[in-house]
Parts: sequence; C-alpha cells; structure tokens
Amino acid sequence: MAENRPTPPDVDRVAASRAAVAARRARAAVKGQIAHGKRTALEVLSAATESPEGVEGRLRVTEFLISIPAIGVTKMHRIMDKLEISPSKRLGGLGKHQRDRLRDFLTERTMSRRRDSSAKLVVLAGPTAVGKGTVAAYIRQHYPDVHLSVSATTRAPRPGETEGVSYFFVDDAEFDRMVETEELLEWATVHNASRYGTPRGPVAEALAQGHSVLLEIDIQGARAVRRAMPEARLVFLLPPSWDELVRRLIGRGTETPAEQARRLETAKLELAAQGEFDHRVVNHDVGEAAREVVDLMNLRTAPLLP
Ligand SMILES: Nc1ncnc2c1ncn2[C@@H]1O[C@H](COP(=O)(O)OP(=O)(O)OP(=O)(O)O)[C@@H](O)[C@H]1O
Ligand SMILES: Nc1nc2c(ncn2[C@@H]2O[C@H](COP(=O)(O)O)[C@@H](O)[C@H]2O)c(=O)[nH]1
Repeated sequence: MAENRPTPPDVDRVAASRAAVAARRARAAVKGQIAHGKRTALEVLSAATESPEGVEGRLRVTEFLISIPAIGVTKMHRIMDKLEISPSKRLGGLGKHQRDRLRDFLTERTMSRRRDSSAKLVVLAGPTAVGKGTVAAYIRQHYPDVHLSVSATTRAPRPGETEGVSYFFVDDAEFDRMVETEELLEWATVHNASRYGTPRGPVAEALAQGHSVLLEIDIQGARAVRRAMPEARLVFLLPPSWDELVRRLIGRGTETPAEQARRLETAKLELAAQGEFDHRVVNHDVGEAAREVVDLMNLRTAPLLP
C-alpha cells in the first residue's frame, strides 16, 4: 500500500495539473462571457492590464480575439498581423504600444459596429391576436436573411409547435436559472399566465455578425428591450379595427371565452401604449405588413411616428 502513495514530486505534479485544469476552465469562462455579450472585449482587456497574472491576463491574444463574435480564425490572424502581435502573446504580456494598438482597434470596431447595427434590431409588438406571430412566420419564410429570435417559454407546446423553432419550451426551474444567470435580454409574464423571455446570446451573436434581428414579443418585453438596447426600433402592429381584432382572436379559437375576454381587456391597455413605439404598421394584409417591418430594418427613411 505504502509504495502506491504519491511521492512529493507526484503530489506537485497532481497539484500543478489540477491548477492547470482550473485555469483553463477560468479562461474558457471569460471567453464565454465575451462570446455571449456578458462582458465586452474592452472590459476584459482592462482587467488583463490591471492584473497581468490574473485569468484575463493569462488569456492568449489569439483566443481572446476568436471569442469576439464575428471574428474567426482568418480574421484573427489578419488582426494579429496588423497589430504586430505575435501569436504566442498573452493579454497580460503585451507591451504598452501593442496594448494601445489592441485597445484602439477594439474601440474603433465597437463604435463602427454600433453605427452599423443601429437600425438592425427590430421589436415587433402589439395586442393579442393582431397577427404578430403570423407576420413573424411570414418573415421567417420569405426573408431568410432576417434572424428571428426564438424565445424561451414556460407554457406547454401547442399542436404543431416545434422545440427550438417555435419556442424553447422549458420548465419553471430552467426559466428561473436563465433569469438568475442573466441569459435573457428581457422576460415577462404574459397574460398573467406563462413566462416568456428572449435569450440574449443568439441576439448578440446575430447582431455582431451583421444580421438583422426580429423579436416578436409582448409590450412589457418591448419596453425592457428599449431600456437595455436604446438603439432598437420598436414597431407596434395594429389591427385594421377593434372589431377585426375581436374577429381574429375568436376566429383563431385557441383560447376559452373567459381567456378571450381577459386578453381583450389587456388589448385595450396595450393599444393605449402605441405612442411609446417608433413605428406603427397596420396589419391589413400579412405580406404587406411583413414588408413594412422588414423595410424598417435597414432604411432610416421609413416613416417615423410624429
Ligand atoms: N392580415 C391578416 N388578415 C386576416 N387574418 C389574420 C391576419 N393576420 C393574422 N391573422 C389571423 O389572426 C389570428 C391571430 O394571429 P396571430 O396568432 O398571429 O396573432 P398574435 O398577435 O401572434 O397573437 P398572440 O399575441 O395572442 O399570440 C390568426 O388566426 C391569424 O391567422
Ligand atoms: N416579453 C416577451 N413576450 C414574448 C416572448 N415570446 C413571445 N412573447 C409574447 O407572448 C405572447 C403569447 O404568445 P403565445 O405564443 O403563447 O400566443 C405573445 O404576445 C408574444 O408576442 C418573449 O420572449 N418575451
């Protein structure tokens, strides 16, 4: 038994290998934070400057750059060449000039992406049964360049709905976890029933890659997005008339009469909030409404609310 006991050098090796695994995990966590938009690359670079031997300081510049959304291996090598930084360098080991060049590069990139992306995140909201889901489905089918966010919800799937396409169907515990870990850009309890939320990571990633993103969410969610991302464009989808809204809700036949009455009460309050939105689109015809919404993703000349 005694001869199987680790000798002091073995103990050192085991401890060193455990420390290496822990350090690798910590670096992977930092990369995940950048990739999912929880920390900016500039924040991580500042932390590395303050503490060169800390987790951020031990990150290789190559790994750091690749964890930034929309920077792949080829682009990363181009940036390293341009900044004259050798691939073996860690963030904490950069000389002052290299660090300044990297910081200037990240600052300029952030500003130019902010300018480019200012018109690209569109939130589609409106009262129940106005046709938000129908218009969003039309956009998914006819405008493949638009990234449609898939929400997480605690409600049960309806017949014909697909996991990961219609929604991510999760239980209460999983939704709680997503809220606690700040995985959701916004979330709300809708119609006093289930919880719905927009996963933050895919939205940040799609925007960083230059895609237009559409969120089809309720009005509380639209307000929360406005607070979190003031550059988002908020679109309010209107029915041609109140009677048509009632017809659509009843005609859809997915709610009980009691639930329909409850939703129509909420709809009155929601319609009163339309002035908070940047644009209004009347859903007479699904294709027309979809085109108007998609136009807002790139055209800055679209009609604005007075
Ligand atoms: N332009 C339109 N003309 C006629 N019917 C429409 C139009 N747009 C949608 N509808 C119909 O109205 C009903 C409600 O549409 P939809 O389910 O897309 O509404 P919603 O706004 O997503 O509702 P909720 O917020 O309650 O989920 C559906 O039966 C749909 O087929
Ligand atoms: N705040 C959020 N609201 C959302 C989100 N995803 C969907 N919704 C809204 O919920 C209601 C009900 O949808 P249903 O599919 O159960 O009929 C509807 O108004 C959606 O717009 C979300 O991520 N956040």
